[in-house]
Amino acid sequence: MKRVKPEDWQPADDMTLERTAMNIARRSNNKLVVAGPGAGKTELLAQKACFLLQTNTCRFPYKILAISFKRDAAHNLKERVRDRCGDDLSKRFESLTFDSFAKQILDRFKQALPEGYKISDDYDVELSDRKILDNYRFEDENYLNSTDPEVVLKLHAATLPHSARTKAERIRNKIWKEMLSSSPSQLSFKMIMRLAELIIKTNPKIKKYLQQTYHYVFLDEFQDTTDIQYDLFKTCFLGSGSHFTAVGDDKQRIMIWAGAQNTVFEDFMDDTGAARVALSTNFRCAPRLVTLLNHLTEHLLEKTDFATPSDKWQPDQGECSIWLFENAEKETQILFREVKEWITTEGINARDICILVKQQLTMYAGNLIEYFNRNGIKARDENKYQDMLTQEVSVFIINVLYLIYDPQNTNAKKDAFDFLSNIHTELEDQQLLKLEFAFTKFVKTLRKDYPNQFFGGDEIETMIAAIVDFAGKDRIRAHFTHYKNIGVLNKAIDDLEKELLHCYDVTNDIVDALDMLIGKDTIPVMTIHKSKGLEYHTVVFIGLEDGAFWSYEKQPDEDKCTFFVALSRAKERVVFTFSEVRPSKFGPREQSMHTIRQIVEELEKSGVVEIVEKN
Ligand SMILES: Nc1ncnc2c1ncn2[C@@H]1O[C@H](COP(=O)(O)OP(=O)(O)OP(=O)(O)O)[C@@H](O)[C@H]1O
Repeated sequence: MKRVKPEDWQPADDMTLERTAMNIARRSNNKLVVAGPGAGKTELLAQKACFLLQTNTCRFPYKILAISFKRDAAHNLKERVRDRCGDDLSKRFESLTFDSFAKQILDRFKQALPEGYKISDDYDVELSDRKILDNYRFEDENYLNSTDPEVVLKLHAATLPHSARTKAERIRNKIWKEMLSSSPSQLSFKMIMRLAELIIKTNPKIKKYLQQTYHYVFLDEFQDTTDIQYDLFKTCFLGSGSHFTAVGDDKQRIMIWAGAQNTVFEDFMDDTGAARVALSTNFRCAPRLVTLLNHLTEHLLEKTDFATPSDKWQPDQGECSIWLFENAEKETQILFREVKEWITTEGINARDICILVKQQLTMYAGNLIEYFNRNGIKARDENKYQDMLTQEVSVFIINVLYLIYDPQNTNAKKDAFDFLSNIHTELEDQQLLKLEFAFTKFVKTLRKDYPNQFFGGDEIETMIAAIVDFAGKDRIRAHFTHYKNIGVLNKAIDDLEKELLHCYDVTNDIVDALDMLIGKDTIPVMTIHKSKGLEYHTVVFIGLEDGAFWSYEKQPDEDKCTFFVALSRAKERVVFTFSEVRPSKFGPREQSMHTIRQIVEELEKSGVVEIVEKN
């Protein structure tokens, strides 16, 4: 691709960047961009990556490292940069989560771990805190019973190397030793992060290698960075010549429970000398919703960073209501009628309507999902699929399967072939043509061998195995560092296979099964935490009730931010529901809006929100 002169560079996709954003994209000095929802923070990172690559300001062969909060956010960012800069340049843009960044360091350099912290050849990632606490129970029940579990877990994830001054530290050290030395080792992501940090701390050459590789580091959703993640960032990059851009919004800080630091913005500015800059346009939300967000910014969150809507809207666009129901059954039935109307009359795609709950998705939306599906509107718990559908290998398999049964699907063909050419970086144009020819032939053969009828599970398994073989597991592992561990690659393939078989059992048609798997025409239902960074035409939040906000008295600030995140996912319409009676694990419970009255009062005072009895 032809190099662009910095002074000639223009943002991709005909977007106009406000002046501050343009300066951030073009300049290399460290920046902390603090801006509200929909201000284009993630978009700015994508544009800045394009600037750095297209103008070669990030000089070849140096790279950009972007760290996002969730796998799908990292994946989306990578895709945006790839679409705009092409395959070649975007190879120098690595988009990862903190977890995968740490895991890559560990997988690659585990031999460099110092004595006392060596791990076995293989390791399992332990996701549950409960299992870790069980280890403590087994080791010293008295200690566990007399200590707050949060304190135990915090000490467990403290920085390395460990000290052994107190009894608690000695118990912790023993448990670490057992977890590291078991075969396979048992590691949580926090432990992986601490081990990665230890590798960098104790191996100056690896640190130097990392700093020479990544000349630019981006940090998305920076408000939710935990102390452990920030320690890793500092250990890797502080004092290097790399340039940092962090973007975030303290009104959306919703991970304090998981260790997000309140002071991370100030720490970052102190540590890196970054200047704090603000962006003021909200590109996502319609004007009336921006008015509401501004009202809540001032009166609920007590901040002053207000936004202005983008001029693509009419001033009266955007609506927010609270719908009151007698009980959850009525809520489900009436919501169904309304959603059906939005889809059939307004022509809104089911995929652009999102149903959110604060937590306990099955309790709040399980019956609703079941009722919607039974009556012809597809809806599903999207939490389960978010990770699977951003695995590169799964996306490749899905694209090839689509292509087999729909030869006209040019997007599937392009994406599948992009995957193949990415894992064959060494091929010249002529050889790439040969690969394309071989791929077309391979797809035709599968189409002939497996016509879309009378499929059984075995055929699907064989087909998936053939598709993976065509790409080559070794090649996939060589290209995608997170698949270096073969277990991770195999698990991604197995998970996809299981889910596709399940979909096929329901649909009896492979294309329908694929549509079902990717959630085509299906309303996504998810928790607010999973909705971070996403956006939908319409958002329905189930349960604006004290029961859902049970933690409000203990952590009002975090709960207010959580509410703010839910509201700000909507482009045009938000509905909050309240049901007088709601199922709970203890049976049906009467609900009130007493504890969360400040939220409800501020919604009313905004002058934007309509409260409607829906019975
Ligand atoms: N300069 C721009 N011009 C037009 N549209 C934009 C611009 N920047 C961003 N957008 C669009 O606005 C929406 C929000 O952008 P983005 O997700 O980057 O915001 P954000 O600040 O990261 O949001 P949040 O913090 O709420 O997740 C997206 O649909 C994006 O494509």
